Amino acid sequence: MMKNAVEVRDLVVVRGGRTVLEHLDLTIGGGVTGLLGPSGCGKSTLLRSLAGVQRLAGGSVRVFGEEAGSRALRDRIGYVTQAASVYDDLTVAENLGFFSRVLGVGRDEVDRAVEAVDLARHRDQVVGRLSGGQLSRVSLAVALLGSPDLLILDEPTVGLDPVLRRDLWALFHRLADAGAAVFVSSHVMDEADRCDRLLLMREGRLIADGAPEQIRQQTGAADIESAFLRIVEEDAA
Ligand SMILES: Nc1ncnc2c1ncn2[C@@H]1O[C@H](COP(=O)(O)OP(=O)(O)OP(=O)(O)O)[C@@H](O)[C@H]1O
Repeated sequence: MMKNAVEVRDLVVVRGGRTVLEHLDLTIGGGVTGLLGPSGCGKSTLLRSLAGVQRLAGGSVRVFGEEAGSRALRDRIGYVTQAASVYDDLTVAENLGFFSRVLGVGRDEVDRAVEAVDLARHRDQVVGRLSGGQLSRVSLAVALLGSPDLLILDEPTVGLDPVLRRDLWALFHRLADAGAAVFVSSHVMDEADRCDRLLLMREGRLIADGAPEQIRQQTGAADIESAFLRIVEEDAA
């Protein structure tokens, strides 16, 4: 059983003069952990903090015992942002070849990553001519190079068709079964049931934390969307 991959203590983040994350405490272990909440609630900001690319106004974020962003974590974390981070004028294979050299991982990792995101048929296609869903899978493939111990994925299933979404969630679980901690954000509540553990976020605070089934039972709601609304109502009362 994995010890905590991530430990967040009293995290405060201010962006554009506004407090976006308010005294957040959180630990993340193995399995697939989902971070769900409405647009603008602070999901990307929390993920950025874990990846070590966000300035903190207070508190601490440690990943595998090291301060987030430290060099020692570089090849242990795969981070995929919402913006594509690959080169438009290179093919899928060329992009992965480039990043594999940057990371110092073998060519076999490229083939494995391409297969994992189901892009083998497109490996020689220039990335600039791929569809949005294919493009986001190239970024995911880059993050998989070197088999990171923690994957931080910011809304990886946005714009994907239901079959691909299902396949990607199956991939996240395979990665988790192989020992990685997988942290995935989404604002689509119907993805909640695909997570082992669910964190519900609203306005910079975590309002629920547990297995999807547990959260439904606690609130007496039939689905996570209703559970979320009940928690928000109770919070306001
Ligand atoms: N570069 C920035 N400068 C100032 N404020 C920002 C910046 N980026 C985001 N914010 C603000 O921080 C808050 C949280 O944004 P964040 O991107 O973390 O939310 P989110 O839950 O990931 O939203 P979404 O689901 O739409 O991606 C929002 O109020 C947003 O306006």
